[in-house]
Amino acid sequence: MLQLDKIHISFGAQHIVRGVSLQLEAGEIGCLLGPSGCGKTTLLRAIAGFQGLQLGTITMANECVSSANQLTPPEQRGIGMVFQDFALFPHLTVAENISFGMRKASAAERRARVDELLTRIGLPGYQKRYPHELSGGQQQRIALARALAPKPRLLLLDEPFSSLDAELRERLAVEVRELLKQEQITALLVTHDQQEAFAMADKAGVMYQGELLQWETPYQLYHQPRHQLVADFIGHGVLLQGTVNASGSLASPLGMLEHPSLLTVPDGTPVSFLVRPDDIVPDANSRLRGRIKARGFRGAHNLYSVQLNSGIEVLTLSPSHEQMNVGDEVGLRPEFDHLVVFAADHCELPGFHDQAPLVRPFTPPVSTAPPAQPLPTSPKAKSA
Ligand SMILES: Nc1ncnc2c1ncn2[C@@H]1O[C@H](COP(=O)(O)OP(=O)(O)OP(=O)(O)O)[C@@H](O)[C@H]1O
Repeated sequence: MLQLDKIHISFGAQHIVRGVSLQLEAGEIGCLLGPSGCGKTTLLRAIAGFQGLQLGTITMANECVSSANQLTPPEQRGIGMVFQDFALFPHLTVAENISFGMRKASAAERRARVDELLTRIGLPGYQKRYPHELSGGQQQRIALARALAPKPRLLLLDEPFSSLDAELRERLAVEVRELLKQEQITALLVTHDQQEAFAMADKAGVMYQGELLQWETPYQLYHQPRHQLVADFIGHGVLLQGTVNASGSLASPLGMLEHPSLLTVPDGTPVSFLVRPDDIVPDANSRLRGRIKARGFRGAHNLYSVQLNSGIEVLTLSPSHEQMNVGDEVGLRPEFDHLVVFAADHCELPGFHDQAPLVRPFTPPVSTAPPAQPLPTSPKAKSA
């Protein structure tokens, strides 16, 4: 339905979008994540037709709508849009707001569509209300209904929930996904909020300095990040450094990790690997020891930052009814499902997802272990 093929957008000498390719099948919902200024809105504006391309193509339903020498006007693209500040018309009723874009439809068709959408967004009977008589969440639902009323081919949403509080945002994200699926609308959402992206998206991607680093399912972004920056941006975790040795083991601050895929990596290769909080569990009997530096309450779990005796910090989760305190000494045991390993170019080494590594018991001393590797440049803007 929507295909971007190696698109480039520059403002003067500034390259804002660089070689972005992505695809959405009909009815799929995509989400673009990334730090402020990475080019998300510019990309959305290009898809809407408000912004031209220097290179590449944008295709909708097998028809090229943008290229270096073509720009189909926005009104001919059949696109609906919802923006954070996409205010409702204050002097129009809810029904008039929703049917605003249905000029070609008959009065009866408009009425039927308004009734249908109000029911779907859980606001039946609100036809005669005015925007000031609605809560922020209700207004945003109406803005969505207005964008959906003319049955667009594609819906673009730019931070549509960012002015709402976190709880409402999460609820709306789920509701909006259901609505889009019912309406079989293809949609692309830009957000800062990865929980929102996870709740809504079939496909998601992380942009960084104009590049789309990965475009896959939310599950893959979290569990199989293809780039260190994606690993850092999505979810919690730390990147630790290790060195592959001739016997196919990874000498690491957590001990020796063994995995068949390491046998294909040359002896002495420095790598980094991702350690999520659920990859490490507290274990009083473990020889891997550390001290709790910080504790964050996460409802069912506490998230602990633990400084190992080697000086390296890792994160671990523990049920919140088994509370440990800052300053406590703890034992930790690595418990990996799979490994995510990055080479020196920050890109993922394939082959580590199929099975868990064998962790050989940790043997001190670790004082010579390399420190946690600083990321190239941290794009952190986390909400998870
Ligand atoms: N018309 C323009 N002329 C020049 N520079 C622009 C223009 N529009 C955007 N930019 C620049 O392009 C970069 C990307 O902006 P964009 O709004 O796409 O980022 P974003 O990822 O959506 O950020 P945010 O999450 O903060 O909204 C920014 O550095 C911005 O200043």
